[in-house]
Amino acid sequence: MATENKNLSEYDKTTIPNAKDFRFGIVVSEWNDTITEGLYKGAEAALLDCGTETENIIRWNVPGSFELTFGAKRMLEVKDVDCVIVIGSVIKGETMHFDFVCQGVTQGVKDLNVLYDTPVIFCVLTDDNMQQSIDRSGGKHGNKGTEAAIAAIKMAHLRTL
Ligand SMILES: Nc1c(NC[C@H](O)[C@H](O)[C@H](O)CO)[nH]c(=O)[nH]c1=O
Ligand SMILES: CC(=O)[C@@H](O)COP(=O)(O)O
Repeated sequence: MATENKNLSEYDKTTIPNAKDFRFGIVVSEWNDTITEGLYKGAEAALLDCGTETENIIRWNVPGSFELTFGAKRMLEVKDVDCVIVIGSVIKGETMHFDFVCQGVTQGVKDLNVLYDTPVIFCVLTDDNMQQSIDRSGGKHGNKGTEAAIAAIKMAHLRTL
């Protein structure tokens, strides 16, 4: 189902574990920061709404989405967290750089989920244009940051089983 048929901000709290005892790391790319800040705000609000303590949300920034993998890896190595969310916004330009940045961060995050026993949630928009990014970071399609936070809580819970 495409995003246009599913509002990214909708969730049913009765189906989500309480996040009171979980600690979350969030690594945020500074590229397209108007978008990534919107994604972060959505993620933070959802984590708090589902019981996360403010002091249990640890935020680091990195220069761009390609650096999200290293930022998440370092977070996993030095911080005691139950889940990491990586937040980025990649918008297509004139060259193939878009393809390689998207491929790099996608493969990198996948690798971290294989190599570490702490889940890393992929909250990276990969859009053709800025409007698509606006629509998915608090616009008409909701906020992918909210969706990522809910996924993070569910995966942090699954990790306890
Ligand atoms: N064009 C975008 C980038 N490019 C920068 C790379 O992510 C990386 O920081 C650079 O290649 C140095 O390693 N990053 C984004 O997050 N979004 C873009 O649209
Ligand atoms: C995703 C990118 O790196 C891209 O926005 C850079 O733009 P360009 O391909 O025009 O150099």
